[in-house]
Amino acid sequence: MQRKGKKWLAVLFTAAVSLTVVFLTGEKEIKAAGETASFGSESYEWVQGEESPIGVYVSSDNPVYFAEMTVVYDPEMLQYSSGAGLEAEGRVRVETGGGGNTEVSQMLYFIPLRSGRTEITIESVTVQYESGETASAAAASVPVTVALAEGCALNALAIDGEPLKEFRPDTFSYTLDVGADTERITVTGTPEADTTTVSVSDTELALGSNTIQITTTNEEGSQALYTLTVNRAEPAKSPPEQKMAEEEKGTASKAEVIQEKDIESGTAAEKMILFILLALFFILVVLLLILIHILRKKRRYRYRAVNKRQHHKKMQDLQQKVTENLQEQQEEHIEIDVQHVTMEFKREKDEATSIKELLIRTIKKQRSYEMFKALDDVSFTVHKGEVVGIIGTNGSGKSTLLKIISGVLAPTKGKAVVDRSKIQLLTLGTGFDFELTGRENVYLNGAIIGYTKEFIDEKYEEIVKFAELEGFMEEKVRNYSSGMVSRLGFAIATIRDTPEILILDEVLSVGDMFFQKKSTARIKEMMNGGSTVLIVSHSTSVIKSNCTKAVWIEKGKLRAVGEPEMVCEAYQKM
Ligand SMILES: Nc1ncnc2c1ncn2[C@@H]1O[C@H](COP(=O)(O)OP(=O)(O)OP(=O)(O)O)[C@@H](O)[C@H]1O
Repeated sequence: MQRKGKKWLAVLFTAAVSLTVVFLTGEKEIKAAGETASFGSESYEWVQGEESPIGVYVSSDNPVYFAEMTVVYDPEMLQYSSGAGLEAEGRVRVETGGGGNTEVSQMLYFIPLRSGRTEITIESVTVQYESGETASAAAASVPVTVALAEGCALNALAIDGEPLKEFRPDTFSYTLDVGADTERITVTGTPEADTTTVSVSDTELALGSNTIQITTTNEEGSQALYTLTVNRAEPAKSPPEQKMAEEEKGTASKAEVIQEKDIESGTAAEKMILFILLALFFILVVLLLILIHILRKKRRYRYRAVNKRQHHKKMQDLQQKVTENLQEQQEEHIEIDVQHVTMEFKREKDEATSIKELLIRTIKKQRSYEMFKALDDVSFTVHKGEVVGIIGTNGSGKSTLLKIISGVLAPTKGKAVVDRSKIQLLTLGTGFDFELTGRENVYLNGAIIGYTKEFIDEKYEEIVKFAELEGFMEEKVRNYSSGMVSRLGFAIATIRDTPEILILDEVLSVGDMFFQKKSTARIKEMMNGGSTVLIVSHSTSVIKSNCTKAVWIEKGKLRAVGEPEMVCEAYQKM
């Protein structure tokens, strides 16, 4: 007994020590004193089928460097549309840079599937400060009311022909109490429009609570669900009834006694006949009860099977409509369409090894050329909002492809269909004059990208701060390190508001580790703003962690298009 007590003490002591160690060595987290998760409004009123926005916010007491949120919703009620990454059905993952602000926000879009009430919850929030410390905020929820789509409402609901008085078209659940002897009820609904179909799922009542669902479907396939709960009372015997039953029982036993006496006085044959008759009667009653039970069960099964078939067909139709809609939307939202693009360059056959040899060949007219295909019949499409990574070995044609998409080069064959006014191309290391100062290069490089002088004046301090070049702007760029030039180039190129199409040629590996984190966060911010993004990178980890699709080009030919993990694995195997 004493030994057992000691064992328990040892277990408790070990647990306390482990907890203390975990507490002391665990990740340093600031308590959520000043962090608050919230929404743009205290409640939302949406209409079924209409894409609707909702703003999620995190406020902090400290400047935020990066924020992550998990937003949870009911997929039966809402369909997630866009704004951030879908982690799983019903869960959206928001990852956004804070840019040193104390408030971080993100717009999300949903399509309400059916009318009624639901709620959207910010389940978890993690905020990272510039110092690397993290903090979290408490969960927050907001109520969302979805109004009926046009043509889905019921004007009236009647039970056994009697209109339900308190019925309102925009209230979706009712409760009705009926007596124990009400075995069936007939529910009828009057739809808003002639084209609306109304289905009543069940009318046979069991004792206790029964749920009857009435579904309305408009011409477009939008649905509203009205739920009727019918409470059928349990049969209860009143005291006088019970007395009567007891009296009846008493009379019956008396009769039995008399009958017994009669039977005793009768002959053995009579006794036997009476016994057989009673047994037959008993068997007949049992058989009758079994038959009634089987018939009722069969009818119930048939009824359920019909209902199930109807429901299944409706769901199939709905699914087909959703798939068709999705296909239509995808076709509509093609942002970049690369169609059979071929790019040929003229190249010298045998390159001269010295200037002297080149001169002699030129004079003797011995220089000969051949045509070389940098891109050979490349086709793929990019949809609005996709983040597409382009990989391939050196000289495979990636930069040539970007130049054709952004309009810098015209292809020899085929075409790239895209609205070029939407494109922002970020290529580092171009557009700098190394004999000019940092300040002069901000204006020169900005002008090449297409910024006005007023815009650069307004953003100048922000560019210098982001590039971390305070105190170096009056120096000539000749004296800058390559990291300083790259930081300045990145800061100039990304200071503009998020463009609709963003093309990044090897810009995600600029500067030191800290600056790389900062620049990746800024690019993610631009991606989350809904831009369509093309990234050229030699790093498969950059492609895998940032892209929704990957395109692999090798020696000018398209080798694979698809899911980044799969395409990068094939590329790495090669
Ligand atoms: N203007 C040009 N004239 C002749 N050949 C060219 C020209 N531009 C590109 N090339 C050639 O086309 C091929 C593809 O070049 P490109 O720069 O598109 O490849 P890349 O995949 O971007 O390479 P890297 O990863 O090294 O940047 C290369 O062999 C290159 O030498």
